[in-house]
Amino acid sequence: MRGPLIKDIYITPIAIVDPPLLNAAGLHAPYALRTVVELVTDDGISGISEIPGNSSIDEALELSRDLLVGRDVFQLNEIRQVLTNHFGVETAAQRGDAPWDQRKLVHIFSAIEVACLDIIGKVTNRPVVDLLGGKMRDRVPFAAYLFYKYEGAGGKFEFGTDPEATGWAAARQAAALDPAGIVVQAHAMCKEFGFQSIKLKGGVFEPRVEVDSMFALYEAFGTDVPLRVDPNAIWEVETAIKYGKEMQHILEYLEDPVRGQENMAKVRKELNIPFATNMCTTSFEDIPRSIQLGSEDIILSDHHFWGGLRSSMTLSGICDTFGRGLSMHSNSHLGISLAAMVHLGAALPAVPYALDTHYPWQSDEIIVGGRMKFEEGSVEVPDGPGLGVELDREALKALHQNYLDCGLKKRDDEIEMQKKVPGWKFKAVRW
Ligand SMILES: O=C([O-])[C@@H](O)[C@@H](O)[C@H](O)[C@@H](O)C(=O)[O-]
Ligand SMILES: [Mg+2]
Repeated sequence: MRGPLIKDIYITPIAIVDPPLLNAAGLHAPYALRTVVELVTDDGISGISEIPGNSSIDEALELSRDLLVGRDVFQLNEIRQVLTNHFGVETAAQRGDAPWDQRKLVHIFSAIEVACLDIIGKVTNRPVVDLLGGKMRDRVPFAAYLFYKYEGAGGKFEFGTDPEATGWAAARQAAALDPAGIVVQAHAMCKEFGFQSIKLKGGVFEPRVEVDSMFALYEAFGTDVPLRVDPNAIWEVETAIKYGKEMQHILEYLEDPVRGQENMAKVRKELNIPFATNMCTTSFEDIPRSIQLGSEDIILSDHHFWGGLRSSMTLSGICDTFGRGLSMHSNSHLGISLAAMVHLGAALPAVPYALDTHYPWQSDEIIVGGRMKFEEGSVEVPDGPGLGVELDREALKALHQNYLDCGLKKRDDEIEMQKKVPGWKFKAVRW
């Protein structure tokens, strides 16, 4: 007995409009890169996925084409084995120092697995969530993800704004460089999407400013809206203890205040608040040490970085065994990734924390029917077979043209920041 065989693989890099958002690594470029992967089977079924864009990952994906064509889409274990044999095992250290993951293989696994699951869902007439063990909830909650930012909406609005914009579209292009600006952004985003939790991307300004922003949010939203801040591991241990103590009564959790599992464990012992990470425990190899040290309470998984949806379910089981919570990390993304996140979020045994998403910051889309909808901060699990979303080929063509025109090949927030602040340098630990 055999399933459909992979006949073709289409790898399409795209560039999507992205506003000038600030973070510990620098500044977002006017376009964020994504890669759309489409597998087509011998009987003409198509499966899609989306991963962060990077030309060297795209090249590696191209190299995996010969290994994958002719394979049965159901044989995901074999596919993983073949890719590992070819590319070699990646170490946790290859992730790098940036807030996002630099490894290739995890992205390739994720791209191929999600597209295969999309096909398997179509063949069996089941949504992906059912392939992950079934739906535990109909709607998956997300958090408002706030950023300090320069004025501008990204893309062609790099150097100016759209004077016609109102509501969230206006807030999305406004500067937010202080606590008051962050509160305005939070109100606009929560009003538009109905989010009921708030995360601030920190690590941009000296800690005092960011802590003041958290207190300004607390004053504006009160105790009903859980708050989180993520300095992306840029604080010293002493800084994190000092400001962590000051903020702990207003935070739902503190995300990656310091760099490395040892430092996270040190700070965590001093505070009375859950710690979350997408920077210190970032792969299965890191788990034993995380448990020994007690470096965090919540792992922010990301199916693009943990090797796919089924690996993320494995991670969920490990977290459960060792008393860790699991939630989700994100980067600038479109609806194929969002759909995959929602299927995974719906399959997790519990979702105690609203998931991260950058989706409100994006205005482009590559799925038929346009942008996905949030209701009261949640996204309904698509109920069609597979991922339940279809590729809009016209949009794909246009966004690929953006990629060719913009000249970017990988994310480099340091270079973007240097265009605004000459000589600016990324520092793994700054304050
Ligand atoms: O988009 C950003 O600038 C974020 O800083 C992102 O790259 C991080 O990976 C992420 O969202 C995080 O939680 O660390
Ligand atoms: Mg983070």
